[in-house]
Amino acid sequence: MEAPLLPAEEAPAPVSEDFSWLDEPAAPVKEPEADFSWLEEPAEEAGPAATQDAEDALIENDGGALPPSQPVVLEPEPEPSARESDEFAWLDAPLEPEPEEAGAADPLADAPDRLDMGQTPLEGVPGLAPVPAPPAADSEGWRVRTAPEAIATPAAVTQTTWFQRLREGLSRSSGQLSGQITSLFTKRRLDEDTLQDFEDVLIQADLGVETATRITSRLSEGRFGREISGDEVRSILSDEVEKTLSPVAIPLELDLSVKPHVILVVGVNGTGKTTTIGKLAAKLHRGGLKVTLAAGDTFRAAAVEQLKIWGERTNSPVVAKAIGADAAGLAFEAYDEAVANGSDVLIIDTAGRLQNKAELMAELEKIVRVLKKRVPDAPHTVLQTLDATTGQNALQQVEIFRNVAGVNGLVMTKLDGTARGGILVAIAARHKLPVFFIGVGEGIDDLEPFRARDFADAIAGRAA
Ligand SMILES: Nc1nc2c(ncn2[C@@H]2O[C@H](COP(=O)(O)OP(=O)(O)OP(=O)(O)O)[C@@H](O)[C@H]2O)c(=O)[nH]1
Repeated sequence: MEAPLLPAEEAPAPVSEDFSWLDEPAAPVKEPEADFSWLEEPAEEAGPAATQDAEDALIENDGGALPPSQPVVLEPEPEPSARESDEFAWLDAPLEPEPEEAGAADPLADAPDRLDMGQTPLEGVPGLAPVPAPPAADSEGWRVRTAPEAIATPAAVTQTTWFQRLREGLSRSSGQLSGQITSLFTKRRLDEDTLQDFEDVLIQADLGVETATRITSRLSEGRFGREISGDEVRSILSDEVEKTLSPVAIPLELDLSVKPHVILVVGVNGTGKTTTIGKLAAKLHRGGLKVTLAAGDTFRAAAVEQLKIWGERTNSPVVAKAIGADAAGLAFEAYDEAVANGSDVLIIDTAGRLQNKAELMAELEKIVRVLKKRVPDAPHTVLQTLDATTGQNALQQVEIFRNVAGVNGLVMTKLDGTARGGILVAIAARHKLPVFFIGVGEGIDDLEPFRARDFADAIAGRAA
């Protein structure tokens, strides 16, 4: 049952020195009904001011969970005094230097070298062999960073199946756009009005002003006053979209010279972090890698439970603690656990609540700081999930999280069944961050590598 609560600052904050309750199983938390309707409102193209407005709106609305006009109903939060008392404050102290015992073993030395490319277990898995750099994404969307001499021939790609799946997923985006192209260009000579209408259609399709302008000026080149077919328009649209997307269609690269490769997954809640982690763990597990998962969204019991289920499904150990536990402390312990169990990859889930941006920033920063105590360049990958159905708001979400958490790769989820897939083009044009994967469904196999050509064709409604 949803219980209206006082805003956090008005809630009584019992002072207690006994933190043993942290180890008690928490009462299940009921989430408020998500209402994303406010996200459908068109956002302005972001300049710094627009970004600030959007940021404020996102913070106010917890990234979309609550519409602004409704009374605030917050889920029960851990006692502020307990969270702030910070069982893991000791993590901020400089680490004691490790005693250098004669012959002391490097904890990483015992980790199985699963990526000896001479006899790699990846070899038997279709599409998982590494490809020369800088390549298009592997068929699975990730690869091991490796020396050029170890490069093997990429396995055959199941192009048709993949393209059909993408086309299906993006059919609402492309169907709308394609229909508008047909009605705009049928039996009509290309003139200023048509070009303007076409530019509006592209902007409405979330492609972004920059890309829309480029496409219309390319279309007008040498075609003014002529009749132009819908197919010709779709072909130009696809080519221009591909030009924008190609530089960001990069596979996730795992440098396993130091194991585990640490992937921190961030993003507004509901954007698909936990589901993407599960799908990614399945992908890596299929490729012969050992993965450990860390349930760093310590706000929500449901998120922890969800991750545990993904852990079972993908044979990945899950490091979890009681609700309200310190997320950075959990990440620290998960890292040690991943080293101890010989994992190749550690994937850390995080909370995505923007209601209290300062707290979220502090939490993410602390996770990063704590991981660096173990390995200076960890987290090696900071992956942000974006929900395609949020349209223009996704642009501002990237702005926020790349500043807070140093995002260096994106996954766009829920591209199945949205008419707003074009937002990925605007994000690529603006942020130029690698897009490793796209989510095209809730199933374990619904995480696809991002391929610029296929995506561009699918968006433009062009035949393969
Ligand atoms: N259709 C579709 N649904 C998805 C996709 N990815 C995730 N979802 C669904 O989106 C919902 C939210 O996903 P989560 O993985 O819980 O999102 P989260 O970011 O971890 O959310 P919190 O745990 O609240 O922080 C779930 O119902 C998922 O099944 C996708 O690619 N397509």
